[in-house]
Amino acid sequence: MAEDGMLSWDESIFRDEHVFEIDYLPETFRHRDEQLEGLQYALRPAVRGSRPLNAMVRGPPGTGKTTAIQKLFGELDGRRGVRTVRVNCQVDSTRYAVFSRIFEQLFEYEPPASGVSFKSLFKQITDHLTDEDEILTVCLDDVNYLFYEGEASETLYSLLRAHETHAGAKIGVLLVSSDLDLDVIAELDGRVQSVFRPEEVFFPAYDEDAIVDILGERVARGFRDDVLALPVLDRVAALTAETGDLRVGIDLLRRAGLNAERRASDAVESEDVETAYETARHVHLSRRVRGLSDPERTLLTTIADHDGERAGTVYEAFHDETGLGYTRYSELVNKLDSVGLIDADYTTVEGRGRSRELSLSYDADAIRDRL
Ligand SMILES: Nc1ncnc2c1ncn2[C@@H]1O[C@H](COP(=O)(O)OP(=O)(O)OP(=O)(O)O)[C@@H](O)[C@H]1O
Repeated sequence: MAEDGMLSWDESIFRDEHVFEIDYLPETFRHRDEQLEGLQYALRPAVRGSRPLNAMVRGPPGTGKTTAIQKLFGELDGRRGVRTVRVNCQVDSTRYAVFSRIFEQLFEYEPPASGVSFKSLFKQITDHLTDEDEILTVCLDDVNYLFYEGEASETLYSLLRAHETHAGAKIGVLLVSSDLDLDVIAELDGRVQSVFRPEEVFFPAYDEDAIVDILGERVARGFRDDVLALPVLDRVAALTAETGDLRVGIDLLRRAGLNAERRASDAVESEDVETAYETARHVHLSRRVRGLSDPERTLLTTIADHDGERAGTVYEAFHDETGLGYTRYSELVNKLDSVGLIDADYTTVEGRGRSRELSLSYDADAIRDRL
C-alpha cells in the first residue's frame, strides 16, 4: 500500500469481502462444541438407518443456530440413505409451502405450481423416501413464523406422524426458533404435543471474548494485514455484545471497511466503526422488514405515520388505503407485534374500556428507509 496511508484506485483494504456477506459459511466454527454435540446426538441415528431424534433448537438471533445445522447437514449429505432439507419458514410460512420446498429439494425440481393437493404432495415425498430407502431430516428454520401464521401445528403433525400414515417413511424434525418469548411446545395443539418430545439444544448469546475471537478470524480472512488494529476490533466486539447478535458485528466490520475506503484510507479507524454502527445495529430490522408481505408493509407504513396512536385510528387510515376489513387488520397487527416491529399494548382509556396503542419498535425513519 502507499506510504502516505492513502489508497489508490486499484487498491482495496479487503482481502476477501465475501467473508462479510450474510450467506458466507465460516470455515471455522468455534465456541459451539456443546451445541454441536447435542445436535449430533439427535442426528446420529440417521446414519445408522433409523429415524433421527426430533430436536428443538432455541437461542437469540445471530448465535450460530443456522450455521451449526448447515455444517452438520453438509457433513451428512452425500451419505447413502441420508437426506437433509432446511426450510426457511420466513419465506415458506404455510404447511403447503413447507412441503413444496421439501419436494423441491428431494426431487431437485419444483412441484407443479397449482393443482396438486397437499395429500398428493405428501404421498410423493413419503413414497420417494420408502422407495429409495432414505431417511429425511427436516430443519424448520425460524419456525416462529409458522406460529405467527397459525400453520405450525398442522405442519408438524404431518411430519411427525408420517411414519404412521405412510409405513416405512422415516422423518426427523429440527425446529429452530430465535423468538425466546414463544413457548413453542405450549403453543402447539394437544395432539401434536403428545407426539413431540424433542431434545433441547440452546444457543446462548456469545460473550465478548468469544465475539473478539470469532470476529478476529473474519478480520484475518477478510481484511489485508494490519488494516484493523486490536483496539478497533475490541470496540466492534463491545458494540456487538450490546446487541448479542454476531451478524451485527460482521456487518459492522464490512461497513467500517467501506467507510475507510471512502476516506481513501488504508486503515479502519474507530470513527469508521462509529459511523457504521448507526446502520449495522439495524440489521435485525432490515431482515424483519424484508420478510413482510405487501399488506404488512402497507400497515407498517400506516403505523409509522400514526406512531403511538390507538388501534382504531390506525385502522381507519389503513382501511381507507387498502379496503381490508378489521379481522384481517387485527391479524396483521398481531403479526407485526410478534416479529418485533411494533408494540401493540393495551391501555385503559377513561370511559372507553381497553384499547390497543400501536407504536413502532424502531426509529420511524430507519423503518421508512427499509420499506
Ligand atoms: N461460532 C461462530 N464462528 C464463526 N461465525 C459464526 C459463529 N456463530 C455465528 N457465526 C456467524 O454469525 C452469523 C449469524 O449466525 P447464524 O445465522 O447461524 O445465527 P442464527 O442463530 O441462526 O440466527 P437467527 O436466529 O437470527 O437466524 C452468520 O454469518 C455466521 O456465519
